[in-house]
Amino acid sequence: MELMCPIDQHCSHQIAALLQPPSPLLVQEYFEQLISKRQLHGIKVKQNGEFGKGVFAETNFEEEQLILKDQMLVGIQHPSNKIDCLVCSYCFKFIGSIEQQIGRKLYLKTLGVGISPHNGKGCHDNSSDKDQDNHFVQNHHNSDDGASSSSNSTIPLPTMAVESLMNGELALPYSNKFPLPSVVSCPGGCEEAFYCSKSCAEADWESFHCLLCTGEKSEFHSRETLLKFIQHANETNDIFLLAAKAISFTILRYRKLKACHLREQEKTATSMLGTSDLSLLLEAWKPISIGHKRRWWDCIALPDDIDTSDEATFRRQIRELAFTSLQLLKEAIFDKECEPLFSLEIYGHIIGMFELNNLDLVVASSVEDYFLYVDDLPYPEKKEAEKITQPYLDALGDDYSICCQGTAFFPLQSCMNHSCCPNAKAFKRDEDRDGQATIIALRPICKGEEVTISYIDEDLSFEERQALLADYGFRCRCARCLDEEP
Ligand SMILES: C[S@@+](CC[C@H](N)C(=O)[O-])C[C@H]1O[C@@H](n2cnc3c(N)ncnc32)[C@H](O)[C@@H]1O
Repeated sequence: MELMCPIDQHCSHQIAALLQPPSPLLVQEYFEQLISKRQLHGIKVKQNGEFGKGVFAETNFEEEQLILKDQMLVGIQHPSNKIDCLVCSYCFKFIGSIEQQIGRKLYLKTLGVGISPHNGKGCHDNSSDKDQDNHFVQNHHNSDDGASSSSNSTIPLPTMAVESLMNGELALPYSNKFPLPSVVSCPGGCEEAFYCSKSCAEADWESFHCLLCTGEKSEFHSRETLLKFIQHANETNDIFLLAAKAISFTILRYRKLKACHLREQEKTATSMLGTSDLSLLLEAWKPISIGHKRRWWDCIALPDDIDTSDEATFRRQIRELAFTSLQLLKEAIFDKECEPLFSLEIYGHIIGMFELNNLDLVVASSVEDYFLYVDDLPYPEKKEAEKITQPYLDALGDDYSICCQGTAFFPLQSCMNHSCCPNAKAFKRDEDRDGQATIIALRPICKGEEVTISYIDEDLSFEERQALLADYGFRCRCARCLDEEP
């Protein structure tokens, strides 16, 4: 029997309003405001008709020129990656010090701390040459391209050697060339979130974290259920953590809007007549309403190991998984005034939006940079430095170069349509050291042209490309596909 969520039934009118696609005018206004608030130049979001929204060049771009740095709306570091990289929970910059990064990773490894790998599928790859190098170093550990870690098999260090890194007693040679911002703790007192600055800590608290923090100052109803929700997401699919952030973000925006309206009302001695809770909720939801979405269990690609005859069962199981996750989240942070956000229909659409639009979140590792720097030193200095650094590199093994990995929704990048002959790509340059998405021109782009990226490997054959894009829920109608169509 199909699971029923009571909120879906008695909030059906509000849910329909929340899922109503925004009008082209509203979309245009939203993006004009966003682009001007962020002081971005040279691009515009337009409703081009053919594929819905698209991003268009408002100026000429040269090959390799930066088109856009897009600040995420919501993103997470994969839980399994938290052992490897200590990053700011808001902007995803590496924090602490090289010593702290290495010491913490070795310490957690000796404790055997591990979280099951993420199951979320990032829609697009936010790669960089550095990532390709990472693969190279990981797969060819004896090559000259990376710092010479001994291999995948690691050589453990005495506990004291790890502790001396963590407590600041030991400064590694040349680590001062790689300064990192000091670690700022979570204002709610949890030991899960860390920041690069007070302003990132405050922004995260106000936008998402005050409802999802497991510390003492958090606003959750039940810490136990919040922990259960997090554990369930860690064990099943970390996309639920992202959905929880989107819900928390909307609730917090709603409360701010409501407080603002009430203040206005007091000031002008007028009543809130005409400003219903639903219109405030719709306003709070606007940044999410803009994203292209479908229900998660309808749009998720059928895994290769599942037979098409089992497709209906698979989709039902995905729906049930989302239902279980939602019940835990609801028990932990339910807000009566924002009740429709806790319906399965909305939860499914939020997750579906991430499934269809998300980009991999990648931030290159400062620890890798450090070891590569030591490896590149001239002979006598290198030999001296390696007397100290080599045991740490050997203890880390190939893991020394792991970058920060996660998934995020970027409002502007997510409007970029796919082309099998794209003129731009998501590409992290050496200087891009935070969680923003960076879009670079692959060839000259003229004013007025649409900016397109490839969601897949465009070197594949026509059939292979169409098969991969079918997983993203559409049949490609780019110029190349129309030309190659048999
Ligand atoms: C990440 S969104 C891109 C923005 C989208 N056009 C919108 O209105 O929000 C991806 C969706 O855009 C459409 N799309 C993008 N590129 C396309 C292409 N080359 N051919 C057909 N549809 C495309 C498909 O509906 C796809 O699911």
